[in-house]
Amino acid sequence: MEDRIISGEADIQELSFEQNLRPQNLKQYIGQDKVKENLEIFIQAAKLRQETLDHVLLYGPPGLGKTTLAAIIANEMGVNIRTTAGPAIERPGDLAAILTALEPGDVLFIDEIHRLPRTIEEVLYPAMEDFCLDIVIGKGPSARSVRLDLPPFTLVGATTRAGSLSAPLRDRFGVLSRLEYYNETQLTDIVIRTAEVLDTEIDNLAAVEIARRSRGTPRIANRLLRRVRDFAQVRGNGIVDEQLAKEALELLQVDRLGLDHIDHKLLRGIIEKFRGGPVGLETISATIGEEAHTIEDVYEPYLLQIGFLQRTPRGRIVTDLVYRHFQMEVPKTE
Ligand SMILES: Nc1ncnc2c1ncn2[C@@H]1O[C@H](COP(=O)(O)OP(=O)(O)OP(=O)(O)O)[C@@H](O)[C@H]1O
Ligand SMILES: [Mg+2]
Repeated sequence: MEDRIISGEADIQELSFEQNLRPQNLKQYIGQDKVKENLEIFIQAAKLRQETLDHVLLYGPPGLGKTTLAAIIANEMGVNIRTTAGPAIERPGDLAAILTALEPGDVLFIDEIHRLPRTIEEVLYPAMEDFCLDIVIGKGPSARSVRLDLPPFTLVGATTRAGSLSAPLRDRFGVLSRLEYYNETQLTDIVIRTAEVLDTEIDNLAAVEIARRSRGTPRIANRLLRRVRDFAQVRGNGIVDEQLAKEALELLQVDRLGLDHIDHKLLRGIIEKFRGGPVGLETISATIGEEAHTIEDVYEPYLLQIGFLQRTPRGRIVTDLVYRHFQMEVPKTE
């Protein structure tokens, strides 16, 4: 898969940059009002009762702020956060080591929790429910099971694929929060906030222009802003205004809805080769030379979200909006 400026996923260099941009508390966290309101109540209640917060599952597409929110939860609770990821925990012993090192009340953040091996999941159930761990010591006939008590903790899990989570694991979370794509106003606020952190002067219309092309995703908004800022420094006087933002975004080949050449290839491919569909995922994959699961996980979600694609039992269809976006004649339905 090639690098895309409008990909929701973070690349390696981006991670340290993002770290500085992360809002620290719920007040600074823009948007996701329902999720925030719920969390605010649960956090306050837990603090009043002097209990640990219920386990929280955060799910939604990449770059919408799950990791950020996990850190904020720990911050608001006034506890430490320990971070790990599903694929990093291979054996029950790995999980035991992490859990026994927690301080009472800590947040354990497991990113990509859908990638936790099943054998580990089973160790996690009693840990989540009763704060204890059953571990088997030894092998064969001399093996025995020992029960270890754990400090009470809050598990915060994050996943981009809630559907791949097993039902028993999902059921053990008290709070399920789905993050949504952000609207233009919220993204504009995020761009303005990031510009402040980066000490960059930006005018409101430029921020709107970047927000519009960010596919509802703060990570993309921040990334576009950074590229536009480079452009402003090299080609201009460092100030990001509307005209400059438009020119820079043109150069980056991100269109006014945040679509890039791969989106264009996908959509035009369906129109030109399959008369707009329906066409099966595998066929699209063979035609444009991208893996089916990449199309499904990375390219499609935003196109579905903005109503450019529809999934039907017979395959994918492009909608009239696509023809209009490309200024093509909308075909008549027979
Ligand atoms: N609500 C928000 N307000 C301000 N900035 C945000 C918000 N949500 C996310 N961001 C910014 O977007 C970037 C990406 O967010 P984050 O890493 O939390 O996403 P994620 O959902 O964990 O992504 P992934 O699925 O790839 O792990 C961060 O740098 C963060 O600063
Ligand atoms: Mg994350």
